[in-house]
Amino acid sequence: MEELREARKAERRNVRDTVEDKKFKKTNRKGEDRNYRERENDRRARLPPRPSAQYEKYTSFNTRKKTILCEIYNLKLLKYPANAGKQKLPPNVDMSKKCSFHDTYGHTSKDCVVLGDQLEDLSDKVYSRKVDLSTITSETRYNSCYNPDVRFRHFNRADKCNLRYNSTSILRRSTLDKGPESDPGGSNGEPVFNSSVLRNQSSIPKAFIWRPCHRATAIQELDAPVVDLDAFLRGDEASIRRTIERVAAACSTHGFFQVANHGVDASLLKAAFDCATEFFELSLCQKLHAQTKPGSMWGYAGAHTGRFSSELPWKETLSFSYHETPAGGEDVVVDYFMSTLGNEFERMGLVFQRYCEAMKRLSLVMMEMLGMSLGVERRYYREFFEDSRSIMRCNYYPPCQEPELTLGTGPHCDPTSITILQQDQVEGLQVFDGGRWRSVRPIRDALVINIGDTFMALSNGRYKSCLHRAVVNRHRERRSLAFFVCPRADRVIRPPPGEFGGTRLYPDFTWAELMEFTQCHYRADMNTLHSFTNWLFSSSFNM
Ligand SMILES: C=C1C[C@]23C[C@H]1CC[C@H]2[C@]1(C)CCC[C@@](C)(C(=O)O)[C@H]1[C@@H]3C(=O)O
Ligand SMILES: O=C(O)CCC(=O)C(=O)O
Ligand SMILES: [Fe+2]
Repeated sequence: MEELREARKAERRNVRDTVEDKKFKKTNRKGEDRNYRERENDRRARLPPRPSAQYEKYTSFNTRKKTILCEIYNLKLLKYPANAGKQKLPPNVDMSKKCSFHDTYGHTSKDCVVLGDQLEDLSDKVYSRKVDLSTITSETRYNSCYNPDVRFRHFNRADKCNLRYNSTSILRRSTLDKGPESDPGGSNGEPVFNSSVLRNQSSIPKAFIWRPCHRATAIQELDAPVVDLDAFLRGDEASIRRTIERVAAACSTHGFFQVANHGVDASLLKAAFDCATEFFELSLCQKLHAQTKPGSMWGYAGAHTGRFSSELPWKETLSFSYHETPAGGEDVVVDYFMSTLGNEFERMGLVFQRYCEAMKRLSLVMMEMLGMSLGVERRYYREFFEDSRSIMRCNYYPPCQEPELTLGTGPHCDPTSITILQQDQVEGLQVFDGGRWRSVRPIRDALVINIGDTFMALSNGRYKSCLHRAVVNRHRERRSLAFFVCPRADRVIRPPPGEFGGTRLYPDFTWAELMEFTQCHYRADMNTLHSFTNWLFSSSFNM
């Protein structure tokens, strides 16, 4: 608004300088003054009426207006100005301010009153379900985003405005659906996922119902390699080569394999699982002491009700960060548990500390194996992740009485590098392979390894980020422990030097940028890396 005023003022000043002032200087100042003011009022009356904001209060979106505009560009949900991009710019207009809606300069998209009003109207329609964006795009998404070829679109073909609309990525921070049963005294005013109540409810709240294209369907079992790591580490050349070929084949298609005899002590695996069970069995009030704060990933979350308001995942999670500290330094996981939950949780913290240390050691062995399978120097990726800072996440999936309508974790690729996942003996994990969802049969004491977006970029798309999800069931709760390996935040993600896989598929980026994108601008799904690439593109394009 301010910018429009400035632009108009600059225009008026300019008009006066070029025409009025010259005449004005030659004649008697007083007489002309009055005429000049009359003429100026006439001129103003002829200007199109300045848009005035329609609403007192505006929703604060969790996504920039420019990004929203880009995402819904093809959906014809807004009334774009007929003369977009054709207005004659007044001289001295502020070219540092670009409005993507009017496609002009002088004010920003953020300050654009017309865009703000239209997005406010649209947001009301979406939340009152007058407009269901997901149906508009679900088919497109389903057909294209599950099609591996389209999913791994070449970076240099990325079309800035061709972002698939992710109907849950544009959310109002302040207003979340408050269901009576899901808010028994929630904290921060956000609804609370009370699993002890909801697990027995015959019909689940609407916010947990996922669009039909994502719902659990009958599936076959995934055929993925189970690598005997012990044999690999002690193996002869021939058996090592055979193992590497199997890993390479799996990572080049669905990005998933399992490891047995991985060297992580079975009693530690069990102790970590028991601690996760102990935590999720705490009272809701106790768990809420560790509730994630807005904008942070760390802590307890119930169905992510603090972040999303539709297609909520049917799960509780506990997430914390892990990184090594110099010898004798603090045990970051122990500190986290004691500072967040109290000294009585020191033992739980110690178990998870040891568990994360073991996962870190295993992750470096995995990086060596992946390096070898990609034909790079064995230590290449290992050194890249030596100082990794990873994310530990405990998942708890309560039983659900309408499991066919919801998902424990929606279809997604982990934005991280690789994931080391320990699951219990309850089936639920599914991987998308060969055009359909396939179940992963749990293998006792084995660990799941899946490729994430960041490693896909590190391999220039040669290894595929695993598209997976978790389904729930009526009778049995399910648990999993996911260790998400991430490089140090400022390391630049790019393929190894040289002609690695031909044309670059993704731009350079840092894990900090991708992490921020998934936590502040976009709900991680099966298109995260593609959308992130476009987002990088559009923000650099409109600098
Ligand atoms: C960087 C991350 C974001 C998520 C946790 C890690 C790796 C997996 C991501 C996630 C699980 C993908 C599905 C959606 C998500 C919101 C979830 O269901 O938890 C994602 C995690 C997150 O953003 O918290
Ligand atoms: O629980 C599972 O099996 C999968 C969880 C998952 O994919 C995740 O947390 O990223
Ligand atoms: Fe995942």
